[in-house]
Amino acid sequence: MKIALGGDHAGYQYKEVLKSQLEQLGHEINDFGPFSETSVDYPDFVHPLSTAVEKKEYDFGILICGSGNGVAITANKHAGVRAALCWNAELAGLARSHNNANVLCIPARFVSDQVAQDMVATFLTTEFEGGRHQNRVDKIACR
Ligand SMILES: O=C(CO)[C@H](O)[C@H](O)[C@H](O)COP(=O)(O)O
Repeated sequence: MKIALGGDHAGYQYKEVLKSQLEQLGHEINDFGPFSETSVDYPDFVHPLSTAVEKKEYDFGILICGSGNGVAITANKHAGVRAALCWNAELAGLARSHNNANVLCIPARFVSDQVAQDMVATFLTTEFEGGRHQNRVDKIACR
């Protein structure tokens, strides 16, 4: 799969862990940054990634910041993005199966790096169920 990674300084270390995990699994990764733990503004990284996901240049996006809220709020400003803030693997799976989420948002300061890896693995291997859920997802679009 083609996966876009990004976030802010608070998610930098987890982003690096996840990048290694995903590359070892054979996924094609584009890291939108940041590339150090120097304090940055997450919108500067989330908007370009979200635009690329919205254009379907990537199968999924993964965003990591301290709480996950900043990146989720920013990513969901993009009509073609369904960004889900998750803190365990079950929620990551439901974000895919029920909400057809295309961006996973991870709260680096509130989960272990192992939980983050488990969430990513579940998110990338869970199919959208469609059916009744498709009717709901279709209604998400801004009126
Ligand atoms: O948007 C956020 C808070 O909901 C993100 O978690 C940021 O990573 C966080 O605000 C960064 O905080 P910092 O004190 O500037 O490191």
